[in-house]
Amino acid sequence: MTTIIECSGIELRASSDSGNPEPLLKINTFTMKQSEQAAIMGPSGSGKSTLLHLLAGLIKPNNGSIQLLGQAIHALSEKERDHFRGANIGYIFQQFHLFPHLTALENIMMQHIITSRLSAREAKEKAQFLLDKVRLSHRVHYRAGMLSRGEQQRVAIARALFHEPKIILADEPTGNLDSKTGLDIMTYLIELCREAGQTLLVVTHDEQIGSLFSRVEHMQKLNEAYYPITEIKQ
Ligand SMILES: Nc1ncnc2c1ncn2[C@@H]1O[C@H](COP(=O)(O)OP(=O)(O)OP(=O)(O)O)[C@@H](O)[C@H]1O
Repeated sequence: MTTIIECSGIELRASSDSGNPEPLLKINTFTMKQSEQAAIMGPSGSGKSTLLHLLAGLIKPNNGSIQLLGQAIHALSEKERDHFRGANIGYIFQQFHLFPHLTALENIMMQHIITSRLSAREAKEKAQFLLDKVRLSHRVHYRAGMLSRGEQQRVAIARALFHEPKIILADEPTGNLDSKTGLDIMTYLIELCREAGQTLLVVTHDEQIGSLFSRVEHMQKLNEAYYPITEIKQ
């Protein structure tokens, strides 16, 4: 199976006025194969979101290599990383980040305006197809702000899948939802990614969500720079 994510010797330091920047993240190796699905769990502040930001190319490591789909993204400029992300990564946030005054359909079509590879008609058909996939065909023309939080997250998932990215990164996608809705949403996401052969990496605090994944990485083990506050106090 093709390797999709390959990180080695990653180091990220906080910028500091003291001239002695503290290490935030030190990850020896982290890899994921095509179609693989994994959850990242760990205490608050252990670097889970920071790892996703590195993988999405939102920030660059101080040292180390991040290869996504065979491309060394740590060596790209910010503009090149933006382009790479737009073409290959779907990012799902805890806070959904939808436009509340636009309909579910329009929120997904916004992706079309950014990538503009399809005609408006094709984009509309695809957005409708995706809303059907996340079982929201009855809410296509509802404004996002009028939808329940679970429905809003399903729109956000459909939006993230629109450009058929090879990699889906999700940062606490169920963190704003009650546990039943959260489990339902994660089950959709897992199924959709499996069908499409996408690599899925999900940050979660929730043990039940974690139990849906056969691979669970614990940030305390992954991140050598992380020292639990309790140990420091002792
Ligand atoms: N640019 C930055 N400069 C300095 N410190 C940072 C920066 N980005 C993140 N941090 C720090 O790195 C640590 C890890 O943050 P991160 O948000 O990745 O943790 P997390 O595991 O996702 O936590 P949570 O579960 O609470 O969201 C935190 O202590 C945070 O304050």
